[in-house]
Amino acid sequence: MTAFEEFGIIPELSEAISSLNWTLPTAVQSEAIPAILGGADALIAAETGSGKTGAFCLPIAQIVWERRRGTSEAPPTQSEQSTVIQLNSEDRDRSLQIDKTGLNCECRLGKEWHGARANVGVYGSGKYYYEVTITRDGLCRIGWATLAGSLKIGTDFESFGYGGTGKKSFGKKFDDYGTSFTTNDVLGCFLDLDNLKIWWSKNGEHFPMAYQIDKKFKSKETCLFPAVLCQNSGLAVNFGGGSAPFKYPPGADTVGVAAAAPGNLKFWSREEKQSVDSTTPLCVILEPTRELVQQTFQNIQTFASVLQEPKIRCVTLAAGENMNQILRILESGCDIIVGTPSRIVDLIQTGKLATVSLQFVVIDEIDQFLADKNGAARQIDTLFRALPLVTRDGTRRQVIACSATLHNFEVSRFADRHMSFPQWIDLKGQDCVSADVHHVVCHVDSIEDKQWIREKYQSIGLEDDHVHDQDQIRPGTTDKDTVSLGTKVLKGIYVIKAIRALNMDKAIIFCRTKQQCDQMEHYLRRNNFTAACLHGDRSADERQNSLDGFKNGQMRFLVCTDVVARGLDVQGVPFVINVTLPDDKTQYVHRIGRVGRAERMGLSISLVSAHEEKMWFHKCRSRGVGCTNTKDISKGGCTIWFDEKKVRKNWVKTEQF
Ligand SMILES: Nc1ncnc2c1ncn2[C@@H]1O[C@H](COP(=O)(O)OP(=O)(O)OP(=O)(O)O)[C@@H](O)[C@H]1O
Repeated sequence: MTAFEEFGIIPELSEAISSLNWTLPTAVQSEAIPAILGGADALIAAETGSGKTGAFCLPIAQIVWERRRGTSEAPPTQSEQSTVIQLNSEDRDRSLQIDKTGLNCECRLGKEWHGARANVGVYGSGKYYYEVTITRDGLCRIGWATLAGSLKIGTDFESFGYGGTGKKSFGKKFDDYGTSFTTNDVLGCFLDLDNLKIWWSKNGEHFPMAYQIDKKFKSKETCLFPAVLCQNSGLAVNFGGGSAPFKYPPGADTVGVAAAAPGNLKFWSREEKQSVDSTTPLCVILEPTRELVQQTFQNIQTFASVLQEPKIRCVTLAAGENMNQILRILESGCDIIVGTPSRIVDLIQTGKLATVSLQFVVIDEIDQFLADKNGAARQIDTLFRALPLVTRDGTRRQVIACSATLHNFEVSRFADRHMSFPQWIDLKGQDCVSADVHHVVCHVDSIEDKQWIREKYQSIGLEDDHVHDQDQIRPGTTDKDTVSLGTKVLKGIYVIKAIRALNMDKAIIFCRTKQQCDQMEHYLRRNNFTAACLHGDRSADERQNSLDGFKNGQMRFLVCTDVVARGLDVQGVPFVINVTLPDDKTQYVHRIGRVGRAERMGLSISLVSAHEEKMWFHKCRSRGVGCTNTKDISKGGCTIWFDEKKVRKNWVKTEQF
């Protein structure tokens, strides 16, 4: 038995695992694989280069294959578990989380109501009761609703509610009733179908009748189901008939809902239980860039390719790809899609990508998506609105989110909204950098080191960024503009010095702007180094060629912006040079995480200026094309003064270089 099999991976995948020379699962893999195989939603936070991609690709390839093969036992839908009476995870709002027993639920969102109904309703005659214990303080409402009613009970004429603030509600009319309730209070919900009455109790004290109800609620078609509604609160329900007795048993003539005669119970049923069709995809994996789409696709493909009968069909969906070809693949059938959110949402909205069978949604580098509030974050929201909570064959949706920098409010909020009791697989805490990455700072002080005056831009082969075109440069003075220009030249000199001093034969070099990247690429070439460049203005083909050239060793240096800093996995790269620091620590963690991967050592060198440096920050319409407005942005221009010393003080733990 291989080490991976001990964590639940099937022997069929061993061949692929050994083709990658993986002998033992990494720490994150040994926690994430069993969790995902066991059906959990997972938030995977582990250091850069720790094998997070394999941690989700392996179990997903396995589950998708088993489902297609029809050997995996799909969990029974609640309609099949006809004797178990519980809250119905197929009949709930998306952020009401229901645990495995179906008797505990929770909504952690502060400003939204999320509700659920039970999987049975009662009809005909008789007196029925169920009990609710408040487990987490917040707002909640409990009561009864028909299947046609809103899950926001009390807001229509199909549901009746009693809320924690001491109000009863029906048809959006809220009236004082009983007393308020809070954590540990036990509420009784009574429905008397013989006398058409609804009322509630609190800790055994019965309140008067709340509603005289219409006789239509006696009929099987429009009968009432127990229903609960939470906002930042949690509760436990007891329908009777289970192992726990009622805390406050109802009177002798009243029975728990679960004890109703079968002739009085209406089970919720899916209109039509449909079998899994074999053409619509089971999994989407979202990646932020085209490069990561390709990288993850290759990973999943490595595993999928060894699984036969049926073969797992994977496809990529990113900008620059041949859409006609992709549409043909989707039509003929596809199991796993790896793509960028914009493309995926586009196809869903135009009806070309069916979501009915989607069981897995994986969001890699989720914090980057959520930070892009008007772009990717919105697309992800749109995607989730289009996804069913359960697939066509009744399988619950599983959501997996990963990043080395997962700890932030937006991610927690996302988990509360879209994940169900997510398991945190958090190996090192906040913003973790592998112990195999050493990071150092090289101070750049153009007042102390005057060699830039001698060298100048042109003589070293570095192009002018023209940010100081309107300024008077007086070499030898400590004038702010002069010092800033000196910093730029000096950084160029230091890059070459570092490359030579450390005999770097492969390094990733990060610059702040696309223009800086282009100039650095040219500069390295002029100094007889092979270099390629990767940033958002390069075409898909150019980016692919650059990456391939760097991976296969044709190019020694890869110059890029932060846009492509994340996730890139190029083996055998020992060095990173930060020509300028990024704005935030998270991005720094991802940049330096390009080295020190898979337990190899890495060194990151950050050139940090001792003085402020003037840089382009284009606010203009052209986004910099032909822009010559070198005024500060506070004066309507397109430049900023960037203070690396201050930035670094805020977040970088460094050693001296
Ligand atoms: N079990 C394993 N044994 C040996 N190497 C592994 C194992 N799992 C993954 N790797 C290798 O480790 C490297 C990093 O893996 P991966 O790209 O999944 O890291 P990551 O955690 O996603 O990093 P990042 O946060 O930068 O995206 C890859 O080259 C991968 O092939």
